[in-house]
Amino acid sequence: MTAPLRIAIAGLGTVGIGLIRILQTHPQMIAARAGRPVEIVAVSARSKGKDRGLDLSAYAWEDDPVALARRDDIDLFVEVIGGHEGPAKEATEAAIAAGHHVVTANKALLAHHGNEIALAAEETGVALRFEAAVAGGIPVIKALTEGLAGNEIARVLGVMNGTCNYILTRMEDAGLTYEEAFSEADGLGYLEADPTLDVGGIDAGHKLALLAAIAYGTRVDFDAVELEGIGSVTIEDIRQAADMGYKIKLLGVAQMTGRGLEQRMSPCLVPDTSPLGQLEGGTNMVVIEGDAVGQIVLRGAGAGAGPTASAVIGDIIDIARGLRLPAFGQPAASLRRARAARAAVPAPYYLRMALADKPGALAKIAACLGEAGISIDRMRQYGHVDQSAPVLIVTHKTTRSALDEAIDAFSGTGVLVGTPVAIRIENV
Ligand SMILES: NC(=O)C1=CN([C@@H]2O[C@H](COP(=O)(O)OP(=O)(O)OC[C@H]3O[C@@H](n4cnc5c(N)ncnc54)[C@H](O)[C@@H]3O)[C@@H](O)[C@H]2O)C=CC1
Ligand SMILES: N[C@@H](CC=O)C(=O)O
Ligand code: NA
Repeated sequence: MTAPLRIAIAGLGTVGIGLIRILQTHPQMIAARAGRPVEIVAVSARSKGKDRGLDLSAYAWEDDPVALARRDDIDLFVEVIGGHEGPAKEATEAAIAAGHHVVTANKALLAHHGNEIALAAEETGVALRFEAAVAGGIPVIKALTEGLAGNEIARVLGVMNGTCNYILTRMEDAGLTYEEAFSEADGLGYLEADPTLDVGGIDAGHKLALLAAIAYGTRVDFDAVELEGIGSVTIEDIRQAADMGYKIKLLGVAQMTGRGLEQRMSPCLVPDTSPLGQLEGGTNMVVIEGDAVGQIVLRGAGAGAGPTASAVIGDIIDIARGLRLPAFGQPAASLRRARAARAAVPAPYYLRMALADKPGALAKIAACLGEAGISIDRMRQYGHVDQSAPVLIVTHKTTRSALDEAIDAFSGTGVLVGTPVAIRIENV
């Protein structure tokens, strides 16, 4: 057997400890598959003395992750600290400059600095791998960069944040409050260090930007992702959407159109009988549509210690085997700058509003929709509460701009109570 692959791990939280657990549990299996042993040489985290439930005494300790990244007794640096600036970025850059391969789970870092980091890795001749960064344990980066490399990609979409899916499904299925569901997701190790990244759709937006870059051979452009989180989704929306046969999901879609690259991450309704509609808990689903292969659906755990560490060790084994692929599926210098297009592909929409208890109220709203060229597919009105009645409308396909025009016109009718909620429907 050849010399071991010597690794250093920066970050001993959910993912770092998950990785060490796999390496300690299956050393022979990993060595057999990698063709050489994978050995942990040194580790770093904020607190040396913390009990992490594993014996770490065989590994050298570094307080500073940058010093860890520069050690001359390692071949590969694993960055599982998190954050797009600060120690994660500095240590990753230091590892590459020192000629070490890098495996990271950090989508924030790559969404903001992936182009430069990939370029630096290629110039230095080291591998940069990030399977864990997108949809946790689902091998979606591998699927796109390897198995589907011969396909022109029509669309990539999916549920890419375990926390949001967990919160939405627990609120609906178990009747938990947002706060209760959030706290359970925390206990399962799903949350980012800053959970506003999860519920604000930003973490999922990071992942979508990485997938879009690979799918379309474009530079990572996170700033162009149209983002909306789950903060405005209420329990009424969840219940009333269910009444109409839908589930609410934080759904990302990347698509190259004649106007440029559309990337959007927002709450959407999907049919409750569809594979996306049946996605429970921290599970993620990524749907890839290729011209030769057709539709591929990948489903699995998107967060948590085991699934995320599974993706990290997969990358490490690939590097130990000598597999060298460009991080984004083609040389970083060849990634082109895509024109960013606002999402304009028409879709049906769900509209929820409250209308005053006045004759002709519904007719006025229907007229505004008609004037904006929007036709109604289905409609439901609930009983009056406090002089107003909740109304749900499902439209036929329309554009968001036509819908916004109609919603603006609603305000002039004098029958609208409060602000309407509009959610796109994806019949995937
Ligand atoms: N938890 C999950 O399910 C998933 C996490 N990720 C990504 O993996 C990375 C790590 O996430 P978690 O393990 O959940 O985070 P965590 O918060 O559980 O652990 C972070 C670790 O980094 C260490 N750290 C923080 N600042 C440091 C510094 N200045 N110097 C040295 N160590 C420092 C902490 O002490 C801790 O051990 C993040 O980029 C996250 O986005 C990716 C997919 C899933
Ligand atoms: N916070 C993320 C963790 C994995 O990327 C999520 O909830 O999906
Ligand atoms: Na993955």
